[in-house]
Amino acid sequence: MQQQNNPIGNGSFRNGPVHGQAQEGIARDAMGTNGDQYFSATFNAMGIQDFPPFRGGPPRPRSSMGAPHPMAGKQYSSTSAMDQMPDDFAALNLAVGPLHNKGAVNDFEPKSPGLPHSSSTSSFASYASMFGQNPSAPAWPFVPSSVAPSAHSPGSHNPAVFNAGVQNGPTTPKTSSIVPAFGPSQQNPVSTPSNATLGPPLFGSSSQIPVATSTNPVSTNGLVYTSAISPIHSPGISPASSPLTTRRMQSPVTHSLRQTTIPQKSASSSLVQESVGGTTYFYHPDDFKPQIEGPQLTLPSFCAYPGMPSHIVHLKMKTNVPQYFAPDELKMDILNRHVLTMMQVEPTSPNAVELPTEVDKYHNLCPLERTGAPKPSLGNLPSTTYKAVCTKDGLYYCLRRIHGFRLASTKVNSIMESWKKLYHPNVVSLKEVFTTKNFNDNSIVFVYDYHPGAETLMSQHFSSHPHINGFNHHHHHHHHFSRDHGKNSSNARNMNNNLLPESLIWTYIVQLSSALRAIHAANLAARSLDPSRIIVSGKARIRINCIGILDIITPEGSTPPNINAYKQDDMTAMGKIILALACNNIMCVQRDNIQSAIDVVQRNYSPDLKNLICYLLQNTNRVRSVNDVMPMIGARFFTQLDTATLRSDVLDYELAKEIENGRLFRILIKLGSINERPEYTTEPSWAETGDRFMLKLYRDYLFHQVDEAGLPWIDMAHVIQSLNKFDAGIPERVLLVSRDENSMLVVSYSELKRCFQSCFQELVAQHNQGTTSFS
Ligand SMILES: Nc1ncnc2c1ncn2[C@@H]1O[C@H](COP(=O)(O)OP(=O)(O)OP(=O)(O)O)[C@@H](O)[C@H]1O
Repeated sequence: MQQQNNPIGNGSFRNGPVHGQAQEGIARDAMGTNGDQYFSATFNAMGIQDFPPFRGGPPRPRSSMGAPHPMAGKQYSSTSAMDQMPDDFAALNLAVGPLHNKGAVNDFEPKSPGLPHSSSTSSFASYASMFGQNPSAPAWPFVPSSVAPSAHSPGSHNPAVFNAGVQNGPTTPKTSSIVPAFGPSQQNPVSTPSNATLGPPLFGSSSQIPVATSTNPVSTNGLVYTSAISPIHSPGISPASSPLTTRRMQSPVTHSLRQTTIPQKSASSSLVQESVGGTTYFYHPDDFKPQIEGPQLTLPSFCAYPGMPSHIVHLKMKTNVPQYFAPDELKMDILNRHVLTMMQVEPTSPNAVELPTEVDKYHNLCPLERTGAPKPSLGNLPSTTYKAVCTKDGLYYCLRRIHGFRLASTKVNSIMESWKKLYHPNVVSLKEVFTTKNFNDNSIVFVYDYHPGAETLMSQHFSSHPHINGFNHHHHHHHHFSRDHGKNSSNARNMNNNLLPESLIWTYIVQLSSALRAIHAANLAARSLDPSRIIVSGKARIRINCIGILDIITPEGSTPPNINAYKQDDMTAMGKIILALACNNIMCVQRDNIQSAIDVVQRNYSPDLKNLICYLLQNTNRVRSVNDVMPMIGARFFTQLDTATLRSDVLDYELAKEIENGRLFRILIKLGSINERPEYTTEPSWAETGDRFMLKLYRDYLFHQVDEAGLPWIDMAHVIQSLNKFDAGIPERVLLVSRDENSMLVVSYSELKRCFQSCFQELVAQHNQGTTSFS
């Protein structure tokens, strides 16, 4: 049996002392600080036994654990019944809101360098190195790595801690007097529960094996109570035997899966009949055939986190391009967005007093920009941007209010409808437009999607140095770049240094041209395109903002808007944005500076970039089109696609971890609902009796063990590994000891799981009864 092969591993898991086998790694890993925990925390190969095979394959010699587990054979399809357990436990069914944030698509660079047009010639750093010395363990699966404990329990250094004096440990109310009866009495004392000599089946009706202890065992109802101190002082797992140490030694499945019976053809029918754990399965021989002919394969009957996929570990990221998110950054970014979304105006502040409590169907208005007199903005009208919650759907939106505007005509309706229908990942969607007097004036409000944490391209790239109004000489509005303008900063500044990486500029080009392509195809024009009308979220995800405003506030009177001319303006505006980005200077787009700015591009970037800018800024009467930009982007489209795909791989991996975390979290919620429940159907001792008592001891086994000095033994790998076994309901047994050590019981995870499910279902059923009788 596996445990016997590795005394550090599971052999000591249930049985206590393992002397003199300390491994340096145990102590170091015990708290999960080096990340190795990450894997073993969610699964340790050593403890899993007796899994049913996934059809086919010859029976292997039985392990000493005895008969097949009653759940065996049911688990071909259902791996984690607890998690799938239907429950209308309200807290478990959290509604998932719409996903606002698609994230930046350019966080990762493809590994292969030097492709034509990719300009990826810079140095690469291993993605894995982001996580320190252990590439396979970027974070702790259960808690953010930032809060994972950084010190470990003193006891975990000690290989022989299992003989801890529990006398010093936590003392709890005596519970032995209410030890329940589990199953039929079956006296089968064993001294070492995990020992291979364990004998009779431990499942079904006889899953509790009394444990002989050093002093006068007294048996009642199949349990053995001792009055003296047990030699096994800590329930079950030894603090010296963190699951960490063994996780890489053994596949979780290979040696532990075996078939319980040989499938046989039934004499009476063409169906194949197979008996697994007392349940007979019938299936058509054809179903079975490929299994015979093919390689023998097995599936585990449990869910577990298998670790980081190799294509993620070995993913290389560009370090000189500020586009990637390390996973920790990703988490911070998400948390940051959540916080910003929840941000509110201090209710007692003067700002709050000024703000209307409700505008149309929006409330909780919170300004997104610095307060003060609004500056003239689009159409030379002052505007203010707010975040607000819609009372209809409870979602957050971005409200852009144009002050002092009276809507004269309703002719713009059709163009607004077109804007509302436009969905593009690089355009901030317009939701609705309404006029209001709630601000004590005539205001028109444009409602857009809210992208928390978004910054304008202007503030992202051009805010550090002064800029002047060079863009908008033929726009209706005059103050696009007005915040800092008027200072004659030198053109030469930043011309030859601090330039943006070309790949970042192309990233923007691809996104901008993609957005314009969609807008123009809808027979619309962005019109207000400039760096303060583009928002950046994440590292390099851009969206065109403020769409549709100019179409309303500068109606063309009776003449239809000249969309084609506006489209040409868009092309020019895009050329200027690219030029400004390439020079890293907003001033270069002034008419007098353009030629020298293009020289800068020529000196520092590829000819393609210069050609693209020249195409967009040309003064000829030739009609320019986004479709002409596409071939100029050329193979860079592939780079863009590759990065986006790689990023989605990384996010996929992050999600994979969270799925496993969520599964364990739901188990803990359910366990918490059962444990220590003070009263249940007027029975104060509900949580202390019957199946619940076992679950209480299991809770102690999970969380409340102490080391030999009586100090808390904290090993998250143990908790997570054990929870996974619990969720899988495997036949492996654990030794549970009451706090007063007067009762011990050996119980299989499968039995624990059965108790757990029935207890929780009982609670849910009662809950439902209550809600229906009250309603
Ligand atoms: N849809 C949106 N979602 C989230 N944040 C946004 C959105 N639109 C704008 N913002 C943010 O709100 C703030 C104010 O936006 P705004 O466009 O008014 O910028 P501004 O620089 O103040 O421009 P202006 O000079 O026209 O007022 C900026 O930080 C911007 O990033």
